[in-house]
Amino acid sequence: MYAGVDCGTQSTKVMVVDIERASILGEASRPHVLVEGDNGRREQHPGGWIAALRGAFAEAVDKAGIDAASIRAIGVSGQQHGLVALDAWGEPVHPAKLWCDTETAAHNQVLVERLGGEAGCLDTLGLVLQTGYTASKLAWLRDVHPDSYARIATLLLPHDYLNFWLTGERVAEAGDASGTGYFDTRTRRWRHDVLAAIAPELDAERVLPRLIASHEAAGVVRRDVARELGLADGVLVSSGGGDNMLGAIGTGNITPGLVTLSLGTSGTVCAYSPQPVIRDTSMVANFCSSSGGWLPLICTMNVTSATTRVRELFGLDLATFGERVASAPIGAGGVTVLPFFNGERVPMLPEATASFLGLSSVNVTQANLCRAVMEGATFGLRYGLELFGPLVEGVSQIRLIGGGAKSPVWRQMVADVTDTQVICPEVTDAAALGAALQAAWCHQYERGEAISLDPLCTRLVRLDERSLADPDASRVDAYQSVYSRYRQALLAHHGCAG
Ligand SMILES: Nc1ncnc2c1ncn2[C@@H]1O[C@H](COP(=O)(O)OP(=O)(O)O)[C@@H](O)[C@H]1O
Ligand SMILES: O=C(CO)[C@@H](O)[C@H](O)COP(=O)(O)O
Repeated sequence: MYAGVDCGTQSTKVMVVDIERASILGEASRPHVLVEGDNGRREQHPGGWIAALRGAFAEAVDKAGIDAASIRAIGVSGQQHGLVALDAWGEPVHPAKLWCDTETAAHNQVLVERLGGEAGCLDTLGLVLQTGYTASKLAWLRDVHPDSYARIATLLLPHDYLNFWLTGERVAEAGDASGTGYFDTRTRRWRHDVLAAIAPELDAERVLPRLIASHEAAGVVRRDVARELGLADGVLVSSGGGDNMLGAIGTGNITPGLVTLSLGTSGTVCAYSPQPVIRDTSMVANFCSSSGGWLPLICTMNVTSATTRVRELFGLDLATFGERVASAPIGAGGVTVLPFFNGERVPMLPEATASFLGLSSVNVTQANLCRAVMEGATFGLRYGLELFGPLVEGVSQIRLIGGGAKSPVWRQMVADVTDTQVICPEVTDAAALGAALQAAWCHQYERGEAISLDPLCTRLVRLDERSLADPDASRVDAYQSVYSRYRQALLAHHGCAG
């Protein structure tokens, strides 16, 4: 038995998996609180993640109907990029600034310039720094909260922090580390010199966690935590990774030729590569995978976060929102939404705000506005997919995951907008499943067995044929002109030519 934990933006999910019988025994989740400010601030208290993990773990074990003592290993996935800076006692010096925080846009701009612009970033890091990455959050903390900054003893990411809580070990792995901005994504090594440029007072050797390989263990669960969770002694905690990295594992995206698209708080598109990928656009990030290779990825910041805003504005539940979207025509009667409520990463507009365009007395209906925001979020992902170019040529199917993948109308929209067949894995919380699979992989390694992630994925990653959505030629055509309208709006309002 293995447990996978996914600490997403909105909630922590826990999944208990029986690898022998290839079955998911129990799942549970607990919500997180998000602190938002007008200036782009998006923060969470790391203690809230632990509380959510505790609650979801107990419920998932209960639903699984097992004794927690039969769990052999745990894997932890987490939202990428969040800065969890700890003091010498392991306490956060400040709430975690999240991947979707855009308060640090100016600090990021300075860092990019200091590294020699986009070319310099690529040369040093293998990717171009973006506002969402960890580096500018650290620069911001130094600048705005010098007292908190002065207490920093360790720099972790969200999943590293949960590993630390579970094991007491301060470790990191390449997948999540590749989103910090002080890590060379090609050589899979920390860049102490870059950290020194951002935070000259910190001793990089001391504050950066020890790097381990994806199949290695972060440690074993601490005695007191094991007692509390009902675990046996010596339960392994695998390296874990960023949620997109473990979502890739949970969709079987560990060899070239597959595309995973996530409709979570963020929207992401990624594809495995056995070697580093440097595209001619700074928006495709050359991240590492948490399965030993690389995971080029684009991320849009306004997906279910944007649809939820409009849905809640109208007081609709998820089912009714889906019905409203389905009842409006493709193109939402001429309404275009650029859903950048919280700035955007792809296209690179960290300080943008959202626009509702083309409203008239005739088309301003609830149904059109609901549809237009879902279309706008989906067009952003098509924009990102196009940036992948040759990396996704010949890919005939998209594996769709994340909360939004539960919506049939959204699945069909993704198929028609991208002109590609869409299918969901049976488990759309793929990051939690990926974390459990990585835990089983790590357990094999630590027992000295021949290790392979591939058969584990083959066993557990099953596709849900009922979710299959094929593109329809007439709808693909209709969306083509609506997408052109979206691109024109991007050009007119933000100067984005592509
Ligand atoms: N049927 C649905 N239609 C549209 N959105 C949905 C549906 N089911 C869940 N969601 C949305 O998915 C989001 C959660 O997705 P998830 O991938 O768990 O996010 P995260 O990992 O970022 O915390 C929520 O905003 C929720 O409203
Ligand atoms: O910043 C990124 C990817 O680079 C985001 O994808 C985060 O990893 C958050 O993921 P979700 O909470 O939306 O799953």
